[in-house]
Amino acid sequence: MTLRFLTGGESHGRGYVIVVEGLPAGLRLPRERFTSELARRRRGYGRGPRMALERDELTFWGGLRDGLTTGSPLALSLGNSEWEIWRPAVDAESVDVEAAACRAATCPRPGHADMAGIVKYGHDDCRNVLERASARATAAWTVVGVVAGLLLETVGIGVREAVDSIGGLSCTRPLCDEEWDRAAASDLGCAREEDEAALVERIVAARDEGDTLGGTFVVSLTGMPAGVGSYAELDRRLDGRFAAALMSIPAIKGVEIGDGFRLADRPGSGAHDAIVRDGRGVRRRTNRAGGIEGGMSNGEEILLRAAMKPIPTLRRPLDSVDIRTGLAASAHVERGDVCAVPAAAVVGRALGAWTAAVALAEQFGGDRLSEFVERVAAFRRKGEIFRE
Ligand SMILES: Cc1cc2nc3c(=O)[nH]c(=O)nc-3n(C[C@H](O)[C@H](O)[C@H](O)COP(=O)(O)O)c2cc1C
Ligand SMILES: C=C(O[C@@H]1CC(C(=O)O)=C[C@@H](OP(=O)(O)O)[C@H]1O)C(=O)O
Repeated sequence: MTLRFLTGGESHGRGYVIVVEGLPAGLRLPRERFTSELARRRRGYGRGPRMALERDELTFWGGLRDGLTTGSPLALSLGNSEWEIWRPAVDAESVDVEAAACRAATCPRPGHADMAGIVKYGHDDCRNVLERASARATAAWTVVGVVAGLLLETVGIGVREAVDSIGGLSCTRPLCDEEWDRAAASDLGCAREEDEAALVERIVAARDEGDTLGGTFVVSLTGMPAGVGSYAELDRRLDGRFAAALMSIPAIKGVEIGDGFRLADRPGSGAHDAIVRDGRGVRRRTNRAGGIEGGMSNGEEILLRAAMKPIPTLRRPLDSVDIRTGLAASAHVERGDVCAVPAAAVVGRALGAWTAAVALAEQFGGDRLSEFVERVAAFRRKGEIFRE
């Protein structure tokens, strides 16, 4: 079966529509799992005023009956609670040119999609670009990630995330189970209280200077059976799929798997994971590969790390050019986040779950959840070589 999704909508429009297709019938989708994950994505120290106002109004339109998927496309919408405020400026059917013009953005922000977008589509108002380029889309992706996470849970796969650093200050390494839990519960996604104070200070200082910050986060997947993905073709490689998914989150500029970039500096003896045998079967002494070898899961924890650049919209703006006059000007300024690394980490978790679910669905299929679960269990048993 092929699992896929599409979204439509804009940041300040009526909301997002989401269609997820290819889900097996019989998967339970409790509403509270969506609301709690959407709330986690809105959270995080350094986010702008919108996140306190936004309610992420989730409506199920089809594909679900008595809380269970039916096998039909799952159709949802995610309403923007601020829609009425923005309506005069962005309503698709609006003829209120005055209102739209007064909100025009004509000085592209370095680092955002504005400049390339107006050149590409021939617009003279960056708003036509930023509405769809906005990371508002990541709320819809979070919804899709919850669906994927619930599918993964049925076969014993867990996905979690933690912030790793903000503005160059690191927070959570190494992660033990307790620290992951704390990271998920914290507004900064970091493990130690002393880290949090320094991070808050760093974010406040950036905000006071009209500046912004980036950082890094980690996503972990546990319980993935060995042999998901393939080396056989470029687009079937699991590492490539995870990297593409995480890299597609707005503002993500680097992704590594396992020890990633650090592996480049080590000799082979210090870079690979020795294979050992114990009573539970064959496993690895270390996990520098981050659970993926040859484009396939190898049975160890999958560890992904992503680097987020600082938010492009600066209250103290960089130089730009007014595209209507051609004159030098300061870049467009509008309300926004100072730091969104904790939110991006939640999105990373969602897309990590989605990518794993797509690969599993492709490999094992199943129109009913029970078929999918049985096939994954059978595959897992076959892979347990030398188990005593
Ligand atoms: C959760 C999240 C929130 C973001 N918030 C903002 C924001 O408030 N202002 C802004 O200019 N960019 C924000 N961004 C980043 C931009 O959306 C992103 O830099 C832009 O779309 C250009 O894409 P690129 O950075 O991938 O090239 C955010 C990104 C994420 C993931
Ligand atoms: C709306 C979200 O993030 C937005 C992403 C974003 C951008 O340019 O990417 C700019 C800001 O939009 P606004 O100016 O309306 O506050 C963020 O709030 C969200 O995460 O739900």
